[in-house]
Amino acid sequence: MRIDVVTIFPGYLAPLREALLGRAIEAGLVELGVHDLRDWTHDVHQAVDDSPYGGGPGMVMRPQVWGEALDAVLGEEPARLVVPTPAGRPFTQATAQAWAAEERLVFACGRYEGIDQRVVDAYADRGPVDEVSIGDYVLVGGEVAVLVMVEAVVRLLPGVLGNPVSAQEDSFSDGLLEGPAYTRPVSWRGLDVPDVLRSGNHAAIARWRRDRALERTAARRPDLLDALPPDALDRADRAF
Ligand SMILES: Nc1nc2cc(Br)ccc2s1
Repeated sequence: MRIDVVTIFPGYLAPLREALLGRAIEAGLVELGVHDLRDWTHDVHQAVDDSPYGGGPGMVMRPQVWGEALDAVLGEEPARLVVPTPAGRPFTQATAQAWAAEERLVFACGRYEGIDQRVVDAYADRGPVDEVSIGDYVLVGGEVAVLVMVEAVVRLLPGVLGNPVSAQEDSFSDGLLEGPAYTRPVSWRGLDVPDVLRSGNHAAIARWRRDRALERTAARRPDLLDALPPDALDRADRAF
C-alpha cells in the first residue's frame, strides 16, 4: 500500500515514521509520502486560504492550490482520496478494514474552516472520495485525524502486527468491545486475576471473555449491540 498525505504542517506526520508504523515502512509493507501544500503556491506569501464567500468567521482553503497539489500527488494511479472533516461520515473499524485492501490512499489535511467544497466535487469524478470524521469533536486540522486513521489501517496490513490473530480479535472485529485483560502478577495491590483465566479450561475462559465483552458493550456502547446482525448472538450470549 502507498499512502500520501498533503498538509501545511508536514512535521505533524512525523510520528508515522516511529515504532510499529516506522518499521512497516522500513520493511516495505507500506510506502509513505508527506507533501507540503505550500509547494504548490506561487505567491510570495504562499497563501493557501482566503475569506469565505457569504461571509462568516475564519478562512477557507483555496481550491487552486489544492487542485495543483492533488493533481501532482495523485498522478494517473488510482487512489482513494480521503478528506478528514468534522462533517464527514464516521471512520470505524469497518472503514479501516475496507481501506486496508486499497492499493493507494491519499489524505488531504484541511485547516481553518476547511477546504473549498469544489475540491471534493472535482475529484469525485476521478475516483472514490471519502469525507470522514474520527469523532464528534472539532480539531484544529485534519493531521491528527490522519495519524489515527493511518495507524488503524496500517496495523491491519499483513506482516505489520507480530501476531495476526491480534487484529482478528480487535475490539469491534466481532461487533463488541474487548473485555478486560490481565497479566502477572496474579495479585496486585490486593486485586487478583479472575480464577477462570488461570484454570486452563479454554471453553470456560472463552465463555468468560465473551460475557465480559457483552457486559462492557452493553454498559458502554449499547448502540453496538443494537447494530449486531440477528445471528451474531448465540443462545449462551442471550442467556448472559
Ligand atoms: N474531527 C475533525 N475535526 C477537524 C477539523 C479540521 Br480544520 C479538519 C479536519 C477535522 S476532522
